[in-house]
Amino acid sequence: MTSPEPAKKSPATPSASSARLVDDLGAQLVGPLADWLPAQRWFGSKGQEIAGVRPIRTYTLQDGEPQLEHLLVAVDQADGEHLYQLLVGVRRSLPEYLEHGRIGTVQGPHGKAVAYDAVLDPDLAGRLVELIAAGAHTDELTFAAEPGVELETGLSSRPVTTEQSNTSLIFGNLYILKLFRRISPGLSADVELHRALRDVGSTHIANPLGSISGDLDGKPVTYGMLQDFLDNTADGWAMAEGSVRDLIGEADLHASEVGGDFASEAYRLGEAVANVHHDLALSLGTAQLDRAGLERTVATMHRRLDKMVATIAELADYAGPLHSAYDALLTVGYPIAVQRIHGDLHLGQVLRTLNGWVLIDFEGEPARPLPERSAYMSPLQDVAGMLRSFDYAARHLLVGLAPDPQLDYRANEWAERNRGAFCDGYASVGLDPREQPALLRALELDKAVYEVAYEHNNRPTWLPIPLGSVARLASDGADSQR
Ligand SMILES: Nc1ncnc2c1ncn2[C@@H]1O[C@H](COP(=O)(O)OP(=O)(O)O)[C@@H](O)[C@H]1O
Ligand SMILES: O=P(O)(O)O[C@H]1O[C@H](CO)[C@@H](O[C@H]2O[C@H](CO)[C@@H](O)[C@H](O)[C@H]2O)[C@H](O)[C@H]1O
Repeated sequence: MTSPEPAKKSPATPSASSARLVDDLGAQLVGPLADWLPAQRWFGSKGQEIAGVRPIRTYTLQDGEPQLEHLLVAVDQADGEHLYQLLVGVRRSLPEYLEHGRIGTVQGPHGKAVAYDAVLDPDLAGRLVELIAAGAHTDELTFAAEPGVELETGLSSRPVTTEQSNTSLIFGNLYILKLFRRISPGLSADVELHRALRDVGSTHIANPLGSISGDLDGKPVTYGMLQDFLDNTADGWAMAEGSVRDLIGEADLHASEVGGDFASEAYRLGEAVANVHHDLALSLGTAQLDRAGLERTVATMHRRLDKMVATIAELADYAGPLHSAYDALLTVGYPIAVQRIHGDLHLGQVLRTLNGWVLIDFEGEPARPLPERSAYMSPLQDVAGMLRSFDYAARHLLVGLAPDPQLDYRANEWAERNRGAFCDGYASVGLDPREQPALLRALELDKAVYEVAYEHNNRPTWLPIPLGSVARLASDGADSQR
């Protein structure tokens, strides 16, 4: 799939005439990257040792000091070889404010230099918007604005500081550029679905403004997406967390009585998600899951569970009820509609603007292979993701506290109230998700199993949240298997 030697290409757009600090950056960083990569929040497969790092391609995006390099590296791990995109800056010495991005020391023709994470360097990040605005193009890298978009350049940049699977940079509060980290061949679903929703005039997205794409062994790949930055927003997770905090602070009040009640927002969010599903169906079509498709879906759920049970011992106790909940799908009496969906919907993926809710990050679950993420799926998968998220929001403030039945009761009440309001809002536009209980339950369980693995690898102290949900969902619900 890839060439063994790092290949050096000329700059996408020549810049300052000053000499290049380092020539064979990819090869020199093989050792340092093996230590640096696993420490990055966006690095996938954290649970597994790195057997080797192999530079695939290195492009100089800016010569001189600081130097900017676009690197593609293959990381060899037990579950296979994964490609990662890196933007690496090089300076003769690193200023204090970039020290936390240090990758390692490299040797150039004129002496030693330091390689570091270039996304942290405002002097380099702006170069990416310049290249998009200019429509820069080489054989394998294409920077392009969306049709009709004129971009402002010279804006100051800062990285997004929230937890991310990728890396996003904000430019002057006008644009946000997402740099995809783990690279799979194929057009990113994020770019594809944003374009599709824009084309039908959806009001629930941030408009796409440009992209960085390329070609890898004859297949298209997406490296970045530039969008409108939505200023003055709050994400759904922060809003829900505020509401739950209010509730916990008022031990005597019900979820409906506290100042920060979230139910009306949950209802609006349900409406927004149903509208997005409607627009995705309009733009990219729908189908009905046939018997073979249903069997494949159920088999995928079983496989995913078996894989998780093999590595996460805590799941083993629930494997039986989980497999039964998946099998229950094979006997449902209703047709299952499928279409393109968001694929990883949760409260952190929705922004409340002054005008309503906007959905972001249409990439699907980062751990799934791209073809699986781009397949038609039941829109109830997104509903299940959001219902899981209400459960998370209700319970995460209790993690680490001494067990307290009163707080558990309140958390449960908050989750049920907001899950109900979300479904009511969704049903006011589309199908009521509660009319397909076996499907919804199986999808919620499948999501909770994914979350168990996600927390196991990324935030072990949060593992009790999805594990507790698996236990609850597995023990109730025998009556919803229809
Ligand atoms: N269009 C936007 N306007 C404002 N903030 C945004 C926008 N898109 C994303 N963000 C912020 O950036 C964060 C990361 O974006 P996201 O697309 O979820 O990245 P990832 O795929 O890495 O998880 C979000 O949680 C949100 O806070
Ligand atoms: O990075 P992404 O936003 O694409 O998604 C991954 O990370 C999410 C956490 O940031 C994770 O979501 C889980 O935790 C959320 C709270 O932080 C919660 O609202 C979600 O319901 C829960 O799934 C997501 O699963 C993962 O793919």
